[in-house]
Amino acid sequence: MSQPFLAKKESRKKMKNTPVQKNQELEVTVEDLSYQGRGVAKVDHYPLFIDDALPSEKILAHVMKASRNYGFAKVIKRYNDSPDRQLDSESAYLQTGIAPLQHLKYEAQLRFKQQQIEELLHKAHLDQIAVASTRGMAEPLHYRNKAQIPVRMVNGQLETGFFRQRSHQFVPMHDFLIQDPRIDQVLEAVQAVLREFEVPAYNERQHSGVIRHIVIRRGHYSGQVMVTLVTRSRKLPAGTQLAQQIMSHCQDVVSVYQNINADKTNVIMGKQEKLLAGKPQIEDQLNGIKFAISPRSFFQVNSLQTEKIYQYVAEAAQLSGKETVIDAYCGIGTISLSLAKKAKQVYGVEIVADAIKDAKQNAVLNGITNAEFKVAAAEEQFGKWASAGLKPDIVVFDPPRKGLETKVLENTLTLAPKKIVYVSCNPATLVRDLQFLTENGYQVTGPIQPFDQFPQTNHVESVTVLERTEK
Ligand SMILES: C[S@@+](CC[C@H](N)C(=O)[O-])C[C@H]1O[C@@H](n2cnc3c(N)ncnc32)[C@H](O)[C@@H]1O
Repeated sequence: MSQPFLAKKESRKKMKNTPVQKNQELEVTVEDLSYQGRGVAKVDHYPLFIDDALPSEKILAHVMKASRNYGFAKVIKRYNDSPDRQLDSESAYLQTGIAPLQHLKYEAQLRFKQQQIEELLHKAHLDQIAVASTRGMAEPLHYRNKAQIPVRMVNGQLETGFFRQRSHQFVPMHDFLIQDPRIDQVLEAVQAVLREFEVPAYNERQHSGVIRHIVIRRGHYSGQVMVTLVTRSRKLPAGTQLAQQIMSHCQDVVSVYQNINADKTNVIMGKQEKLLAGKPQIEDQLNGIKFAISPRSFFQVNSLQTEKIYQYVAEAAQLSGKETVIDAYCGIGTISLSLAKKAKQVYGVEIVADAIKDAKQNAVLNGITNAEFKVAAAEEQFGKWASAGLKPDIVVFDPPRKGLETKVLENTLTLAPKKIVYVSCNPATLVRDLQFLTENGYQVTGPIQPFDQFPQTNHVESVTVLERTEK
């Protein structure tokens, strides 16, 4: 039985006639940057993706992998530096994928993000839609208010660090470059307490051990810190004592959780948690509105840029106090509550029940009574609102990377808002959804505005404003 299969495999192998072979070394000139931030060189039209290589650089490359349609290579020698190269970059951040654009000067990163949206619009024949320059940060480092750090045993000792990209090699690390520096310090303290209590780290291969990840969140304005220890099972010996020890070492840690993730999975958090010590939530604020945040609720990781995005959304909405607004994919109600004071009524929908619990509490915390929140999939809730005859003036979308479900798009046409404000974290799905909306009675009113929400990484965040053309 296995003979024909082997023969087929063999002939497939022979058929693979690529212009480069694995382990070959060759000189190439980088022509482009992929959306992931890798240099792209062409050998007889065959693309080679190369880490730490920028357009206009001539390099000696070593081919690591050559599949039928493209290959991967690493730099052996670089003969010249691109004018866009950030010369003091450190390879560890590139190798782990923490900061894949760190070798690109910041102005070039901002241009790269704008161009990515432009190229996708061009491919979709939507060249009439313009893209403004990306609004960046004055200090594009140490901005993340949340860290999710893997934990492993290295030489018999519990270590925090990161995995090399496309490998399972664990690299111990203490300065994460893009995280709030206080998070790095708390991480060191948590690591020391776990070592003191001799808690073993998770072993992925054997699915044994205890600590899988340490998740730390810090309020940008409040300075309050939440530590979540993600464990493989319910067992966390002396959990309460070690949580108290963490709090006594770090006075700003106000909440310590255990989250249980028993699955063999890359997903970081499990679905159950237990408060070990302190308060159930941390508090922070955005544009003066207070928020209580639970461990699994989504909260934007770059507070300063988020404030700019929400201000832009509020300006685009041009509220007069008479409008009904839908905030779809509302998380803990951050956009809803920032618009509620200027609107007649806001409806938020979000799939995570804990986030909606936070959203309701956040409305009370800010004395807001005209915001109503629903736990539901947007694709279901939009159908219900459409059947109930709801007529919103404005719909704000802030979906996850997969963008809007067809059902959401179709029901939006029934809801027929005059204006749509689309906050996107994935330009590919944004452009797909704009294609649908512009073919169905909406037009983009001005340039798409990218915001650099994730400096040093390839993530592109943007806001698009659309208006209904048919009255
Ligand atoms: C990019 S976040 C935006 C959250 C919020 N607008 C903010 O700025 O903090 C996307 C949110 O969509 C939620 N979500 C994911 N899939 C969903 C769905 N099918 N229906 C409703 N919400 C969903 C996620 O839980 C997450 O809170």
